Amino acid sequence: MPPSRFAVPSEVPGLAARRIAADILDGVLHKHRTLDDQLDGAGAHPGLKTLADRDRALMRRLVATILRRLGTLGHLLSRLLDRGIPTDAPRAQSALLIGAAQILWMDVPDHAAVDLSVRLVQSDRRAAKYAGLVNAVLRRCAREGQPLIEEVKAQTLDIPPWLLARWIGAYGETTAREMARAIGHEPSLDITVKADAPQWANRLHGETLPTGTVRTLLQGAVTMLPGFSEGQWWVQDAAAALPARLFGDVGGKTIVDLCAAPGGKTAQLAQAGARVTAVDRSPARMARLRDNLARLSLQVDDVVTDAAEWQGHHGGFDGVLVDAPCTSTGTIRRHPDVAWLRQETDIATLSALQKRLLQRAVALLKPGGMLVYCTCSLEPEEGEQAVTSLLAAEPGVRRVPIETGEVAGLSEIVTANGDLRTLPCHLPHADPRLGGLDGFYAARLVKY
Ligand SMILES: C[S@@+](CC[C@H](N)C(=O)[O-])C[C@H]1O[C@@H](n2cnc3c(N)ncnc32)[C@H](O)[C@@H]1O
Repeated sequence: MPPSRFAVPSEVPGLAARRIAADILDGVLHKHRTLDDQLDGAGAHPGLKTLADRDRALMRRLVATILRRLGTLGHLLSRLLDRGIPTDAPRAQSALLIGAAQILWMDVPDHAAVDLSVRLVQSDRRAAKYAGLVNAVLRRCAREGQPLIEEVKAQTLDIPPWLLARWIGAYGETTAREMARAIGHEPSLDITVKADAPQWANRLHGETLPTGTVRTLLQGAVTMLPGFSEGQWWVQDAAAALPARLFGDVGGKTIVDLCAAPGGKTAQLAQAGARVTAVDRSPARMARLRDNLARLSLQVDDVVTDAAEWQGHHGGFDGVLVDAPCTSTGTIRRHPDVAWLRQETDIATLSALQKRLLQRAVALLKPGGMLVYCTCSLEPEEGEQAVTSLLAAEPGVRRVPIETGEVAGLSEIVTANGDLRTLPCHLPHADPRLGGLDGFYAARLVKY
């Protein structure tokens, strides 16, 4: 076997984790690759396999912390660097970000954080000349960093300006800043259980939310937690667990989930007794759906195809779920790369696809059938406006307003029109790590 460049036997402990973190960070910031792509599946960083579980968890936390605080880190480093961040050596930039994030927010001794970042640049041909600079800047960061970030705490630097401006327009200044603050906290692990939430909350050292989700602060590999391999639960944000429930009693009904993978909502529908057809365009994501459902011992039919073109079966379905592809701006808490990878122009492109999927969904319904449309976007074009346009274009389709009682009495997440709209600042908690929801929109419609 050729020697791996990721595990050098005589290497300083912890350096491999930082080098892989730097590679993944470069992937997001310079190659527009998502974190998910680089952490799992066929495109995963090859060095991940060589890391011990503990180092892998640290590496993930490090990258997530940097992306969650990228605006603040950029400001801080520009204050500490007279001539700005070096632009001719990406590894110098990532070493500075990695060092500063550990010094400011992680439980790593300052001297170790500085030393590992200096080693990172020393081992890179283009960045080696910046070793002295990285050393000096990170030492200053250890001394002066905290007061410098306190100065800009109120400025909401960690959400890109175009996105913050949109949220202020849609939700108002105060709520938009609360949303940004909520996104700044590392999120909890949310779990949908097949049954007996209190028992699982106890076993997983968490709590049961009013909506039935089990929320815990446990970290590390979920596959090692009790109940995972027995197929007793799956990972799903508490807000993501709400749309599938809007169908009500689905026992024996035929439901098609048009954008199904990796299968969180398909699993809910199958567990509730529906006869589910799961459709998704991506073969790789559908493979994950199959694995997930096999682990959960749930059976569904699956079809890999473009749902916007799919003709379904004769007679139509009792229900259609469209969990449409979207900008995912509601999931930045869990996927902080989204904030920096998305562009405002993506909204129009995705809205066009959402419109086609919605039209197809209506065609696939039986008369009297129910359509639930949802997105994990905070952008009104992908939520409220998509449904307003559909209702204007399809006179045979009406909204069935959601009652507060259906969502555990959480009146703040139901709009005046009777749609669901969750925000990252909803469900606050005395411990902010246990509060918050992903930003979701959902509407329930019926075809006459
Ligand atoms: C938001 S994710 C779905 C998440 C899933 N419903 C769950 O709860 O686990 C959107 C999915 O839509 C799929 N997709 C995108 N465009 C599609 C299309 N034209 N037809 C079918 N699936 C599509 C993507 O592959 C992706 O898996």
